[in-house]
Amino acid sequence: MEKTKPRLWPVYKWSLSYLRPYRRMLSLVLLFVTLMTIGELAIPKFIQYFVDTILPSGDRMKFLMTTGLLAGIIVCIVLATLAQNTLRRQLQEKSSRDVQLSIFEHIRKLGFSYYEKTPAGQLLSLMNTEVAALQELYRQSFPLLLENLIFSVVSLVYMAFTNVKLTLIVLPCLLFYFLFGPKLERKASLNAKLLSQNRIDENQKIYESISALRDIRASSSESWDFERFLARVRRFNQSMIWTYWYNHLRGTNRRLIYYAGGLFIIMYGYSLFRSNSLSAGALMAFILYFFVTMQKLTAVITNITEQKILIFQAEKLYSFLQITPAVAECDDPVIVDNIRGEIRFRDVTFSYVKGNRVLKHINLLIKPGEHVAIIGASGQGKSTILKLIGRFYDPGEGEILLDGIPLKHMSLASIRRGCGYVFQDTYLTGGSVKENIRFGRPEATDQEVIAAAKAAYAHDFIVNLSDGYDTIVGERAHTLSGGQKQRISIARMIIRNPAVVLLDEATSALDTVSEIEVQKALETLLQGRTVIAVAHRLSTIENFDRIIVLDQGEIAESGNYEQLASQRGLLYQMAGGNRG
Ligand SMILES: Nc1ncnc2c1ncn2[C@@H]1O[C@H](COP(=O)(O)OP(=O)(O)OP(=O)(O)O)[C@@H](O)[C@H]1O
Repeated sequence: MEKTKPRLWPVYKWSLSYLRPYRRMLSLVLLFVTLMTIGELAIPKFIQYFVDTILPSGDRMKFLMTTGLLAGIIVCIVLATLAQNTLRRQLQEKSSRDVQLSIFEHIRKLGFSYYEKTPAGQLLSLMNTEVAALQELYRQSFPLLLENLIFSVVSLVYMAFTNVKLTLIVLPCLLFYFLFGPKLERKASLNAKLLSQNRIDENQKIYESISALRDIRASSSESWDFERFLARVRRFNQSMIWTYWYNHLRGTNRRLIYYAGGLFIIMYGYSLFRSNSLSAGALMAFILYFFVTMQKLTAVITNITEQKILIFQAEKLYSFLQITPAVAECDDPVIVDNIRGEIRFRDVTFSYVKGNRVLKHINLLIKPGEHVAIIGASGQGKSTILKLIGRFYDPGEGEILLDGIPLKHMSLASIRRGCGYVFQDTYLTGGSVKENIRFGRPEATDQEVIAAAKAAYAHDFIVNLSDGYDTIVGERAHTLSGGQKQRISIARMIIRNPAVVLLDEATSALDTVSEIEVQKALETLLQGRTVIAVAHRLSTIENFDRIIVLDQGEIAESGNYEQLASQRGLLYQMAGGNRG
């Protein structure tokens, strides 16, 4: 595979674009950082004045005035620090929040087709790792870079004001640092990343070995498993050693520059002092400036390297945001408040993968209130028909109309309002039973929730739960049976009141008792609505107005149960040839 060069600059520009809404706040932060830096760096100047003027003269008045001024500056530093810290925190947290929200929003926009192809773990990792990397940019790296840059510039100005010739010594030191510094910084940071990855791998292996303990023992694979574990431990150890080594080299390089530069400054400063070109106080102030400036300037290089690595990680997010949703709303979508529920497939052909047609030339008219069941062997495209009605995908050829309006021209909100799904697997959120029912229409009152639960035959079991409607069902709803969860989802649908109900094998995973209960709940839900149900158990659809048998992506049979059974075709075979 061709390796593409990371697009650092566009990604960096995009990353910083999250700060744009907070430009004013950012300007204020910069202003306060500058004030704070000017104040902090004025202190060596006071020392210079103290050594050169106050100490030799012993002037008490000057001493008091200078210490008074110094105290005033310290108060300003404290206030500026407080202001910049408060604003900076807000800026960091707001931009971090915006990143998280925009990625989350994009995940939602990408819709169903994307989730079907992308494992949830991959999206979670995007939120946990890449979003976290970008957040670190706002929380740590970028503010520190600005702070260090401002500090370096201001201190260079102070140094130049103190002595230009001595300031020029800083330049070769910096050049020397630039020669090796960035390389070592990069190596150290990359190794730190590798180290954390290797630590994750090692932990994963430990987890895997513990989870599979029984199977490993049973198959006498202990030594094989131990070898795999050992390989990871070795990798982790090796990266630890390299990380220490590069950190050490990085530190040594820095110290070398500090001390060599400091030595030159003392030597050259001393000769300037001897020739009366520099006072003792100025030399002291300069040495102080030199050390802090070098520390900040080298930190700038560390910041830039760290940022490059963060941006490198954030590139995945940038690419993710470039993915366009498979299904998008047209520019001026038609908003329909009251869908009647007429569905028409006009010569619809659809493929998930190019060249592999799942549905072929489907023509179908479903009248409002009609109950239609779709049956057929596995993989014939039954669920795909439901997905197309909800516009989770667009057909490759032909069109689908809801109440005479092509789905492509209708607003997605209208479609979602008009069509409700009941799936085989119901996902209940981590909240209470009440919240899970209200999920269908957030503004519903408690009375409406209870009425819906009664209609879905769920009220009786709900009131027997520990906290009734306020029982927290837990993310995976272990405490509820499949049939109970299904009835909650039906209550949710009743409260939503869609004109079209799409059932995807809603009862096929239930035992007979639960199925009977859910079936009763479904009868209430389905009354007066257009229903398209994918079904495996023929017993559940005998009373449907029409049954469509799909075969190889085409409508092979269509009619009511009696008609199809008497045809002795596919339905007859599916029924075991013994019914009708
Ligand atoms: N997201 C997808 N990407 C690629 N192919 C898919 C996708 N979803 C379904 N398919 C394929 O499309 C075909 C029709 O799938 P569909 O789920 O509509 O069939 P079905 O009749 O509902 O099957 P079953 O009764 O097993 O649920 C199958 O071959 C399936 O593998």
